[in-house]
Amino acid sequence: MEKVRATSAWVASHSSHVTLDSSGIEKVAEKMKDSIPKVEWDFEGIHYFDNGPLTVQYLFVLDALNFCFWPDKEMSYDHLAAGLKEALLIDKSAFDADRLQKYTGPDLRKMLKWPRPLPLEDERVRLMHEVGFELERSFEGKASKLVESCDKSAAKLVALITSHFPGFRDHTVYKGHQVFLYKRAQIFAADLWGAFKGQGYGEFKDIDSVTMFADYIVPAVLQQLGVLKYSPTLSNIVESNREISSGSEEEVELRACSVHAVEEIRELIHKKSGKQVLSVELDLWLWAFGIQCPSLQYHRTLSIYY
Ligand SMILES: Nc1nc2c(c(CN[C@H]3C=C[C@H](O)[C@@H]3O)cn2[C@@H]2O[C@H](COP(=O)(O)O)[C@@H](O)[C@H]2O)c(=O)[nH]1
Repeated sequence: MEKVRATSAWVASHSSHVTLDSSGIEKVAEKMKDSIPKVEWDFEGIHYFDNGPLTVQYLFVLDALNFCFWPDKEMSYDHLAAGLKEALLIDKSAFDADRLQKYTGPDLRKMLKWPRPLPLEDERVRLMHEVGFELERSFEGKASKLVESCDKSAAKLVALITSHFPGFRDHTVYKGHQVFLYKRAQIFAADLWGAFKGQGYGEFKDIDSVTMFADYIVPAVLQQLGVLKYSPTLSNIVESNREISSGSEEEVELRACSVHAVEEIRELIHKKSGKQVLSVELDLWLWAFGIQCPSLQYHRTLSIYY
């Protein structure tokens, strides 16, 4: 995760379309320095949880598919989380490694009770197959084995996931430099930590190394809070819902500057109050705030990474 932090900082210091506003950062840090409003991990009550390895399998499948809901106006993350939960409640073997490799688009649609093709449906199916195949090949078919082999280190978990599962390799090249964001790999570690309340499969001695998860909601929240400023051209593109291509300068800056901004907020809170807050906690608060704000205008990129 050091690579995520360092390369995001590099983007922020070379960016052309997005800038960090120190007065916005100051305002947010000041507001949060005494206490960050606590957001319960499953505040919406939509996730599967049985305190055991099946929950780990569920979360891994969930985070393999946790991207790009916006092309369908009615679809959201909640449909995915709740739909996969429902599938497991009906059939505990629904996410066995061999089954994962056989799902088709219509199967997935049926599972999520979705009446039309899902956004990026072919990619979602391909990634389910990839997860099933590699879990079977290297981890006895079980995401819990993958987690157990990481010695309670979130950094090791992210490294292991990204080395085994190409679909989680959320990195790109920006102005000639490789930039790492690893949104879905990191959110899997955070979901384990949140679901298992830092115990058992959710115990990570280095949870403080996880950064925020660079999606399309949090950058928009940071902009609304005055932490991020967009160039007039970028503002115009976002406001008019025009698509931004994956890997473009604008897109990388939106994501990387968000990671860096959350790190700056966290450092400033520490300076002001001596408190060590986690980027994961800041992220969850910002994200929960964002999804409750229907007028939020976010950037539109077709991506399998977030
Ligand atoms: N930064 C950040 N991004 C997050 C999440 C989550 C869900 N985490 C939940 C898990 C347990 C807790 O209850 C968490 O709240 C989803 N996303 C991203 O949002 C976007 C979906 O938005 P919409 O189209 O409105 O549903 C999409 O890019 C998705 O990948 C998060 O926590 N942080």
